[in-house]
Amino acid sequence: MTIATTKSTHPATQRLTIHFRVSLIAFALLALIVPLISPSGTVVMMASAIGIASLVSIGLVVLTGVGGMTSFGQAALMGIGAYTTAVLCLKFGWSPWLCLPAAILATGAASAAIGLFTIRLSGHFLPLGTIAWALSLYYLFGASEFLGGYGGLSGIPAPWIGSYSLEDPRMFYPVIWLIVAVVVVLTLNLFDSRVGRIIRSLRAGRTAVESFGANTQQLKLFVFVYAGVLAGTAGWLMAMFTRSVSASPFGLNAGIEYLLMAVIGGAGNVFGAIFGAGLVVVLRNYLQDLLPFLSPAAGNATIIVFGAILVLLLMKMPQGVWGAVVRRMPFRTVKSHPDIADVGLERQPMPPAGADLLRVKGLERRYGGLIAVNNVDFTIRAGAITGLIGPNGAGKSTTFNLTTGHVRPTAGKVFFLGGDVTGITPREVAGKRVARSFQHVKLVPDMNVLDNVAVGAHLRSRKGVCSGMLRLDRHEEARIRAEAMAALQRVGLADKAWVETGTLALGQMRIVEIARALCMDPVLLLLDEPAAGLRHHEKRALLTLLRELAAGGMTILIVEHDMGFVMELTDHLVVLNFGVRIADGTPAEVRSNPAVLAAYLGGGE
Ligand SMILES: Nc1ncnc2c1ncn2[C@@H]1O[C@H](COP(=O)(O)OP(=O)(O)OP(=O)(O)O)[C@@H](O)[C@H]1O
Repeated sequence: MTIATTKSTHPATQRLTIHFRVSLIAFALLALIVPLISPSGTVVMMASAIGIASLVSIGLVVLTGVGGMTSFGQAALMGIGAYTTAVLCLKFGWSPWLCLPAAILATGAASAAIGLFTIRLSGHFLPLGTIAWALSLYYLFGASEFLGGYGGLSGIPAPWIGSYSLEDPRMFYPVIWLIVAVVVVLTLNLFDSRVGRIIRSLRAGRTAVESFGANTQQLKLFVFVYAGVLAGTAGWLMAMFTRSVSASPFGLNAGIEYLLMAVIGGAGNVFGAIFGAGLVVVLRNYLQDLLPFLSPAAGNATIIVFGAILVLLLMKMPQGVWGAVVRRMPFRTVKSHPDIADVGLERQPMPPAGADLLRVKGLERRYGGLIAVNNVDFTIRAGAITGLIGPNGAGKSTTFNLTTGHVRPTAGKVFFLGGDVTGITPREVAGKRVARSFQHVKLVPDMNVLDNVAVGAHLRSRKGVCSGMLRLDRHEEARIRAEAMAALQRVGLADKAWVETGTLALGQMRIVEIARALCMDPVLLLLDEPAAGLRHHEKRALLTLLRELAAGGMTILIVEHDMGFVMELTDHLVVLNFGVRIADGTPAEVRSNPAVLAAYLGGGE
């Protein structure tokens, strides 16, 4: 298939030019050194506050910008890290350094416990849920005698290295930014890994992610705990830096401010999170100093001016300030692509041609009084191309969803290679090498095409979070990319591999979904209206591709409204009308079936 080219850039596939890298490192070093040599203590205090806030903000990039879960409660989780540190140091005499893993563990455990119920919420209930527990934690911190009430706990000892105490903020400042640097590297590595890719795919929706064998609840919980642990680490840093802890920095206001930092910086970008943190901290501090200086009355309006500037920034740069700043820099980022191996992933054998692959018996799905699928029987043989056709509302998509585990039948059985698979989950179905495309495309628009396709190989690869973060997954990643590239070559979209998926035409996106399904090395490929939106020559190319796949042993079940396409492509047709199977046979038999002519083809054939 040949489809016209479109613009070809995406941040995930971009690598910084040497020029840009050197400039960035020089700028970072300058930013790090200036506060250390500045005669004013304010600069180092502010730069430290930015570093601490950056950690919370990076967590929010992962949680909200990438994972799609909005949280107003990260300041409260930061409070757990800070209070754990204060209590262990002051009441149990722990070393400040030992308090760091303790703060991480405590925040990780608290995030897991809170996350278990929070991630089940959807829509506006999710942010509302985070507000609820953020307020509860804030009042708990303030009301607890053990935690020093609203006055908090003070006198936390400073950490030390050998005989050097890090009591002076200038001494502790590098520790803050060293931790930020480590977190930036680990988070960028995570995004560029197998698990990171599937986390980035969460925005394609649960249905899509589970269809490729990933556990969305587990992924969301991981993301929630990751963001919580970063907030907890920031809490430790804050306790060490200010050497006292009280409830006020962990209230809802602070939670909103951290979310603003992430969004203003650019909610999906790690550097944007740091930039946003810097912007908000600096703006707040300078307004606090500047406005009362201009007029005592203006001092009262600080918070209003602060809010107005942030709203303006959000209006002018909805994608975040970082992206807008980088675009205006004199040096440009250029695209260089990650490694692609010479060979893809291992392939499994196909079942023998003609074997009973999928058998549906008495399948039924009721929605209240409506019977969407009514006592339907059919069998699909290995290596055949079967069409499921019928007028709008006939029950085709429901039948599809019943066989892929997305909808549970109210009666009847589904057998796959002789085994009863009735009611199994989409993830279990994916484990049986059943891949699908969707009637309403489910891709991540701001991820490049290759990454979207590589999601299909999730179950064929193994590397986990730690391997990804530590870059021990490069060999497997290169093979996954080779597999995704081969699938794209197969469907004729290899030239779009690095293109942002959202820039493709709808018909091309449907083809990308087929490539993603092929990446799963499927035994059975289910396609829901794959030809919709394709031009004539693209349909011809799709027809050739599907025939080739079937010739290679793949079994295909297709729902399609284009009758010419279906009649030419399929070996076998099942016709539904009002949820009932009205015909089952070869295209020639179906074409002359009176019930079909009456119900679907309108007698015109
Ligand atoms: N979740 C649901 N709740 C209630 N009714 C549903 C649900 N899903 C499907 N239906 C109904 O079941 C019937 C069959 O729908 P289905 O989407 O399976 O038909 P279809 O043949 O795929 O139609 P189309 O070609 O328009 O996509 C329709 O009447 C539809 O309104």
